[in-house]
Amino acid sequence: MLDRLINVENISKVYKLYNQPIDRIKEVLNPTKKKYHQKFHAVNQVSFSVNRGETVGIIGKNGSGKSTLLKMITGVLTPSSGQIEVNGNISALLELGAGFNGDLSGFENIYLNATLLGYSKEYVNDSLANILEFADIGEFIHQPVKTYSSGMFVRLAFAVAININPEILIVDEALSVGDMRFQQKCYRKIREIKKTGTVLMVSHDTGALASFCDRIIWMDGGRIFKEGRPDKILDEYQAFMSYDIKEMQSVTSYNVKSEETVEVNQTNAQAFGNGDGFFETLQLINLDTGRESVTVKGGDVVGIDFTIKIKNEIDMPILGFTLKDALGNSVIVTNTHFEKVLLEPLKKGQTYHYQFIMEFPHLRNGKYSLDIALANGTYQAHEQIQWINDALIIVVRDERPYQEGRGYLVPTGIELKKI
Ligand SMILES: Nc1ncnc2c1ncn2[C@@H]1O[C@H](COP(=O)(O)OP(=O)(O)OP(=O)(O)O)[C@@H](O)[C@H]1O
Repeated sequence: MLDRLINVENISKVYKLYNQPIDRIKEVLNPTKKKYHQKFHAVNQVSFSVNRGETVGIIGKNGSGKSTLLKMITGVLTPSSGQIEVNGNISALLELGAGFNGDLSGFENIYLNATLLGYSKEYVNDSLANILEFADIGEFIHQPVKTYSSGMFVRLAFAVAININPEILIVDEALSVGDMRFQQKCYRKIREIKKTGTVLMVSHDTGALASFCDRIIWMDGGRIFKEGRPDKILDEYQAFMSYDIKEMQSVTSYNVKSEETVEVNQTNAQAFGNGDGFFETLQLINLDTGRESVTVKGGDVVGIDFTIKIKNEIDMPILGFTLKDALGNSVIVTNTHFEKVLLEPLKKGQTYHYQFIMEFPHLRNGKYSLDIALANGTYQAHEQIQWINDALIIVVRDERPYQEGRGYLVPTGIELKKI
């Protein structure tokens, strides 16, 4: 049976917005009860649930309602309507500094903070050694926290939030402040919490979300805009954040020839772009054998072979691709700008045939997906002509007996050849 730790049903948070402060007073004093405000839904009718063992990431542009949602779940804000059910000890790291008193020492703040989260003094006593060890700020623990650097502050806040063994951990973007070693330490601890409880995290770091989360909720305008598997949602989100594209088109216009269709599903690619050109064919060719194949191993010399049909002249073309692992983390990102290949303008009505040629890196066995893209402009300012997400699924099958880490990379150059 599913063990539901968080259940949110139809919650909204409505604020009254006044054009000027005096309107608030006018409204209170007005005998006819005239309204001087407009209502603003910071969160609008949101429902979702999170089960034990699940980690859910929340994304969305600034002001989309992420923090308001988390604050209602942790009880810092009361919803204007709707129901929230939380089953388990909760610990939250919302705004840095929330729950801390600058004049008290770090030591005193540990107790203050934990009490605000609803934990007893005895409970904190049991976790104290772990908290101090985790924060690792030495003698500063006895100084008032207003004297702390922001890094020390994060260390202490995290140490408390994570080490009181919560079943539900809620983290709002705070991890990005700490140094790399401390971040890694936090991620290890979050992984532990995830095993027995649940983690809900807001982050703009799509890489961290891809490797941590089982599900992503994308908020927009206070509502859930999309929800689903990280690889799918994060791709779409990145397209949206970079190019303001909300809906992807399904790609039917390009044709993937694959001998090994049993193993990999080559449908369901999604694309966006302005339509001035599109990819017609795409295949991976093993240049050692000369044959098309979607199964590769490190060291194979391969060509990412594609044709593009141009509908309107593209005067400053950039061609590129991204190879992603199963979690959506980018493994190789490159394009003709990075590789310093200057492409000729692509003429209207023509079809072009190119190959990116490279020695395939040594990656951990598994499935990888390839995005391919054509843009027009400079690297800093360009328009996407067509970007296809997951255009080709590639299977890495290396013969190495050990498969630790993501792989060992042999840096190899990539060449673009016009055919
Ligand atoms: N106390 C308040 N009164 C009025 N409006 C508010 C209040 N608090 C938040 N809002 C508004 O609610 C909306 C959602 O804010 P929220 O902080 O939840 O967004 P967010 O997605 O967390 O943004 P960010 O990524 O910038 O942290 C914003 O438009 C914000 O201006």
